[in-house]
Amino acid sequence: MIPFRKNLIDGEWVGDADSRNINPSNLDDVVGEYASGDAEQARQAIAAAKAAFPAWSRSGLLARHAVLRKASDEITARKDEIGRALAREEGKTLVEGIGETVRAAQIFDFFAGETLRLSGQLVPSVRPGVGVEITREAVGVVGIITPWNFPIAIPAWKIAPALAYGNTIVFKPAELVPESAWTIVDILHRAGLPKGVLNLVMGKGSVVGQAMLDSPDLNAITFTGSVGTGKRVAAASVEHMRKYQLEMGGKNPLVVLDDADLAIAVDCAINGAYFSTGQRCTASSRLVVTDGIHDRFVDAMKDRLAKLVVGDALDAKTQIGPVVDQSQLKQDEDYIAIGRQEGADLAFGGERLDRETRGFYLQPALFTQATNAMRISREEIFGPVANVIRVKDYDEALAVANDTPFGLTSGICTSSLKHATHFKRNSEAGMVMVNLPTAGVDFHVPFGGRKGSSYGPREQGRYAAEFYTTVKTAYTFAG
Ligand SMILES: NC(=O)C1=CN([C@@H]2O[C@H](COP(=O)(O)OP(=O)(O)OC[C@H]3O[C@@H](n4cnc5c(N)ncnc54)[C@H](OP(=O)(O)O)[C@@H]3O)[C@@H](O)[C@H]2O)C=CC1
Ligand SMILES: O=C(O)CCC(=O)C(=O)O
Repeated sequence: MIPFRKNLIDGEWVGDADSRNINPSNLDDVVGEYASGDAEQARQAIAAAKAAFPAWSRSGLLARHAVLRKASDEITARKDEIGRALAREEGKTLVEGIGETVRAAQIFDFFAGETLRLSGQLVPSVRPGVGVEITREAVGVVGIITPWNFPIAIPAWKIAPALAYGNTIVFKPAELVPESAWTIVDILHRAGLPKGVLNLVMGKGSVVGQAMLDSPDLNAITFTGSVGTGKRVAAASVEHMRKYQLEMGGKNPLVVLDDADLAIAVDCAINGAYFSTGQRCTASSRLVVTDGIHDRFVDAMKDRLAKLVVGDALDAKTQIGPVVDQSQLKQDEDYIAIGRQEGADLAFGGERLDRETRGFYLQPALFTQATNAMRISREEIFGPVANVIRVKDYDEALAVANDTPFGLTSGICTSSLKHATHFKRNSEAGMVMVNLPTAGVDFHVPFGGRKGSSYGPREQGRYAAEFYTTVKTAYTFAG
């Protein structure tokens, strides 16, 4: 039976089944039906979250702790089932889907702990007899707008801190992945959240998302997705003088130096560029390789690419699942054509693949002889496509790595402590990896970038408090 998922507004499940969720590995497989909300429902959800805020923000810490812990426990207990549904609706492999589900459980566990760790400062005033308290308070109603590529982890790393610090929520997930979004909300609802604290409004970004941006009653918006939508979020937030946080694209460089361990470098590049079908903002889409190792690296990459199993996300043998939908597939293919026109050499892949099930299968692509000026090196493709950019030495590699409008992650493969240390200090990225893939980060430390990749305070770990709380400074004259 096809499940029907409703929106959650003010503690009630509402809406009619008017949209379908299709498996990108198998276009004949309907994952579910779901209610696609409208602007009025978005406004109702915001009103409900506003009404619920005073009580929730003053609720006992143990109440918040209990809800987050229960959610973590249930997600852990159901990780195989939830991970499979995620793989089915987004196209990640089973291993990746289950791994992401475990990550969501860990995030809820981490923020359950954070509810009990919030602290302030007591400092003496410059005026005799006066005391100063610096505390953090919840921001208010937080709008959460998420993309399709991490259907459960990104909602988790926004919802968990928002709740932990006492905020109420209106959550609009990406239209392509309603099942994971609904599951996480259902779990939290049943874990005992009071009505109105967490509201789910699935539906179109241009309708539901836009109604959220236009509302004067959202106190903060946290967004992950494209640069274009991020700019709209920013403009609308400034108009309403609300706090906002943006995580957008990346064009992340992986530098491979002559002295790198070739096996490690190839592992990092294959994982970073192609796992999750390259649909990660942290993906290594630019492979910046020095002369001395270039040819050996390219040969080894082609060997590994030829062995990768591309197929149905639910097949245990699959290493690379399908592209998420038709429009992303077209974007990938368009960029592959652009790369060829620009004069890069398509050294491997790039063609559509037929599989037993009808799905959006693309052979991972590797360009060589790319330059950093080409569009394929400057614009985020968001698919299984990477470019090798040949450079003469470390200095040129660093300059190329930093020459990008983005600044999310970067990586270097080298056995030189000197170059690794210099790269960590001088890379213009928010997250830097040494002998590790640029993608795949820990859940308990800050996540975010520089330049066109991110705006506002960091997400995740203890740094999340910066966005989800506001600082109050209170003065008391005690005589
Ligand atoms: N950094 C990252 O993690 C990600 C980056 N991207 C980048 O974005 C590109 C396009 O992906 P896409 O999913 O279309 O990204 P979008 O920015 O369009 O979507 C992200 C979220 O914003 C919503 N949204 C869309 N329009 C509006 C609006 N006017 N007001 C408020 N919310 C809105 C979307 O809704 P809806 O579901 O209806 O589209 C979705 O929930 C990718 O090719 C990639 O380059 C995409 C995903 C993740
Ligand atoms: O690489 C990761 O672990 C996270 C990537 C991510 O958040 C994204 O692609 O949106």
